[in-house]
Amino acid sequence: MTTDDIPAFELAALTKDFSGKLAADRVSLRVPAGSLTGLVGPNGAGKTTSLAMAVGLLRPDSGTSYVQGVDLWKQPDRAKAALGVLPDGLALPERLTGAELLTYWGLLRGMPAPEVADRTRELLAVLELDDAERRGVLVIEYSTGMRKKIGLATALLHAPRVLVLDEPFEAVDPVSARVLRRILRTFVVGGGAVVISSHVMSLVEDLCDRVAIIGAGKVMVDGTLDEVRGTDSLENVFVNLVGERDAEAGELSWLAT
Ligand SMILES: Nc1ncnc2c1ncn2[C@@H]1O[C@H](COP(=O)(O)OP(=O)(O)OP(=O)(O)O)[C@@H](O)[C@H]1O
Repeated sequence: MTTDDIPAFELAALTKDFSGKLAADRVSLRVPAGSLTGLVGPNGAGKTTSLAMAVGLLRPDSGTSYVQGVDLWKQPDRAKAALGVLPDGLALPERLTGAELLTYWGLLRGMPAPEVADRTRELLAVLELDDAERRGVLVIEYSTGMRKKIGLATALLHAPRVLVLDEPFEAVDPVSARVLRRILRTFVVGGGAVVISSHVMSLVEDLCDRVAIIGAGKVMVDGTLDEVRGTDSLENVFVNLVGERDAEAGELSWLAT
């Protein structure tokens, strides 16, 4: 295999059984450099479980992931140096301002202090958290969307080559979402690889060039957006694959009274 054949990020047969519930069943996915992959699936399909295993937050029963060819579970320090992660329900040290949090994060990562200071300033400005910073707002006082943004800033701070973002647009206002889309596109144009999970099909169609549909712990289809959706909409392909639940006659009839 030449280095050109090695994807920037690869999920390789990741499997997790939660007491008899197979949350991820040999989930495999190759994410090329310079691409943005959307991971979509219904609630409980196994997206968060798969991504958590892929980035080193949850130990798989079997399988592994590779960041630029480095086995994340065998060489976690090397693999994670090139990886930026926005996990689901990120727990942040909260009694710090955004700048203090990023400084702490960057120094923990071993980055030089002046570089941390420059990037912190830039990230807070681009993500429009600088006003809160000037007012001394602590992360514990941040709104849900602001927490998402500071989480994203921690993921970007060390200039990773692979970004894995679980529901990055959730609770983010439209102006910030536009900024975020621009940041991700710039990152991809520079050769970065991104995986996002999302429930918003229109967003995935607008932003991503590749898509994987996951259902009941399995990757059901993946490929370029055009390969996956053909001439149909992504939403139709998604619903056809994962199965539409018909509303039963009389369901929640009390709501209509
Ligand atoms: N820690 C856990 N213990 C037991 N079961 C779990 C645990 N985490 C997830 N599960 C189960 O594994 C399955 C996959 O969950 P997961 O959170 O990965 O789905 P998801 O696709 O991210 O869902 P959503 O779109 O609702 O966020 C679900 O049935 C869930 O109940």
